[in-house]
Amino acid sequence: MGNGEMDGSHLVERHEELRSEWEREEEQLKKCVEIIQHNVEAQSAELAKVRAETKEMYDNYRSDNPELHNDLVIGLSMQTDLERSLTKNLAALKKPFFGRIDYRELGMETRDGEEEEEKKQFSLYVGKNGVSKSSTEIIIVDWRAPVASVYYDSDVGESSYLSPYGDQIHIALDLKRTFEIKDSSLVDYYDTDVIANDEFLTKYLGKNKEVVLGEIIATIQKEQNDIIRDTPWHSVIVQGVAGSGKTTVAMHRISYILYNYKERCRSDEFYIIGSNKMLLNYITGVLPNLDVYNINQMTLEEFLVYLLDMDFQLKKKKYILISPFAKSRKRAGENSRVRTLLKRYKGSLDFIRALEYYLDWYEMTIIRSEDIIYHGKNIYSENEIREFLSIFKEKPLSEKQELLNKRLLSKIRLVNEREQQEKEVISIEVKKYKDYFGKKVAKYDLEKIYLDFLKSLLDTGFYKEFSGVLPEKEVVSLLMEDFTGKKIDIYDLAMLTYLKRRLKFTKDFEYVSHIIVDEAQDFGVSVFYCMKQLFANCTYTIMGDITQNIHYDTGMNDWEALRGKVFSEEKDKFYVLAKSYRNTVEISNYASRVLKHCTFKTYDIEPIIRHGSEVEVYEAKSETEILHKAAQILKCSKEAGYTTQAVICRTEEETKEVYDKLKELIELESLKENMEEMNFTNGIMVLPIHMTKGLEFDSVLLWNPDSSSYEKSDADAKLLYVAITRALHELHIVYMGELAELLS
Ligand SMILES: Nc1ncnc2c1ncn2[C@@H]1O[C@H](COP(=O)(O)OP(=O)(O)OP(=O)(O)O)[C@@H](O)[C@H]1O
Repeated sequence: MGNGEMDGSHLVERHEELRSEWEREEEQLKKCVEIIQHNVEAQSAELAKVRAETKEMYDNYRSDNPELHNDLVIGLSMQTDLERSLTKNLAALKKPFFGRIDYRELGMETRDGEEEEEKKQFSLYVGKNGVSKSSTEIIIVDWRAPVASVYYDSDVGESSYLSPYGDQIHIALDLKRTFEIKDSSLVDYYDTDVIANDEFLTKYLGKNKEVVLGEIIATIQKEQNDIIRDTPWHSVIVQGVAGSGKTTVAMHRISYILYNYKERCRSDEFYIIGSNKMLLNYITGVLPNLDVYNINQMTLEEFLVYLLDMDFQLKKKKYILISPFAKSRKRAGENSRVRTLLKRYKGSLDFIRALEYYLDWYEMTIIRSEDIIYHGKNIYSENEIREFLSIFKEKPLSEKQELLNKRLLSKIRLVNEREQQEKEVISIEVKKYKDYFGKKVAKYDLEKIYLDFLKSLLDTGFYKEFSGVLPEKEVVSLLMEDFTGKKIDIYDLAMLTYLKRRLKFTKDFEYVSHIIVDEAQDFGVSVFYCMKQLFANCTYTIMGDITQNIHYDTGMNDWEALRGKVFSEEKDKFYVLAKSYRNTVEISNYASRVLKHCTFKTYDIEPIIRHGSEVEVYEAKSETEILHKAAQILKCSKEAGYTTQAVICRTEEETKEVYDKLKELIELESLKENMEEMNFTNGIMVLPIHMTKGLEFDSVLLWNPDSSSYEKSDADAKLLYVAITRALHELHIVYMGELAELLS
């Protein structure tokens, strides 16, 4: 027999093998579909029954019947649960699973390296939702289940996973397979040892994107999985380059935590904080798809106003909220030196620490801490009072006062009882000292105390024991001028919230257990310090990229202070994501070139190898030409099938101008007067850079980045980096005059 014949028979054998493997997978898929179909039918019947019952209760509802009211509430909640479960099952019907892992459990590893005892063999299918045939027979494992981490973490070979009971289970992974399933039919499957990860990923990444963040459960990468599955008992800080999946990972992490820590974590105690409404709507759009409901989502400003429980009449314009981008200026660098120093001060830890120092003093002016001599005896010594205050340091002033008053009264009662005084006498004595440490104040004048604090910053003598740095006089004057002129920003709001927390007990602060901050680098470290003081038992998932800090003076340009001074380097975790999934290699390289001009530390970008067209830079000679060229580019991109397109401008003012002119030439999505109220939609959107943060578009046209709009500074490099990295497939640049040096 010649070699050729041998190869031929092997090929036939291999082909047969593949065919029967394919048939086995089709069989498995069919079986799963049948079970899900059965579950769907059972749930539909149950839902119809519950709906009928709640309807009947609703029809007979009478407000004076509390029992009926309770039943109705329970019925409605059951109905919602069933509806959600049915929706999940209907989706699972079309695509029951995406992965399969075959593994053998190995015995416990002995310390002296004795041989491992082989255990059972498993073949598990992993899906977006778990599917069971009965209460004991699981057909598809939920992607969030502990064992499913093997699918994300390991390649074929030995590995392990953490059981729900905290044991490390050692396994030998024999097969890791990913499926493509469409409308309940098997389209294809790939085994990890056959197809390279990047090659597989590019199949997903080449597609056009929706106007809601997508779920990535079939392609979560190992380094992302580590973050998603980290425990909620400590905080997690993630530095990730643009497009590395920070936001996506954060949303999947919420889903993972709520699924695995049901008993301890409630979705309504989770808060997602983002920089604007459009971003929040975009990122949280994925949550129902990830089986997450009832999460709070707010901008930082909204969150603080909610905690303050007073709106400073922002709507009535009693106070004006200063937004760094609302002004109609072209360049960030036009601010005066003092204004820049003020911004830096507000974002720094020195600011909030000075307030902390001031409030420690303020507290002592209210709480009398001197020996209390009663009937000739020192019944409450200064030392005792001070010790008490240091033990209950975290408690608000009003609570400290209450506790001290109570303690003093019991001492007075005791002295009188020992002296065998009449009841009436005791009661008179107790009344005399009732408010010795101060009366319970229902409402504090936060604005006045804050202003007094601002004034105090001029008094260097007062701060002689303060370990931080005080601002220059001019900076303090500007700070006070803004506040008395009723101009406030998120930093004032944060300080006022902290002030409120120090003075008064409030329930709102109790019900915050996990905070997820996206685009965290845009907020100064003082805000995080403040939040840490506000919520005693809260942990955080903080996602950001210092290279994308668009509030250069207030935001964070490194992670040092946050990691070392606000969070604990030992207890909390810091991760770095370096791979970029969003941009083509050409766009990523272009973005990296901008960063080469910078003096700040940058994190290297590793693009997933996906090629596209070169970045097009077009110089126009006149305004008419630039507008016509832009319209032509946008038209071509649309014809190429790109559904989301953005024209990115420098400022809000420029955005309005460009929008007005361009709309005469091509159909645009309408621009609202208040850009914060806009929604991310398909079509062509004209937006200022800061409003595109966190978003992504199939095609981006960067509007006129000339040398007068962007100077060669770190701040402007960050802005351009953000704009460039919004593009998934195509980036075009049109300009007039001299191109910004950062791009040349
Ligand atoms: N593992 C993955 N598989 C497939 N796609 C992924 C993966 N991780 C991220 N992506 C995709 O990459 C894109 C960028 O993700 P995302 O917006 O979460 O990144 P980001 O780090 O928050 O970006 P930015 O800092 O620019 O806001 C999204 O389209 C997301 O679906």
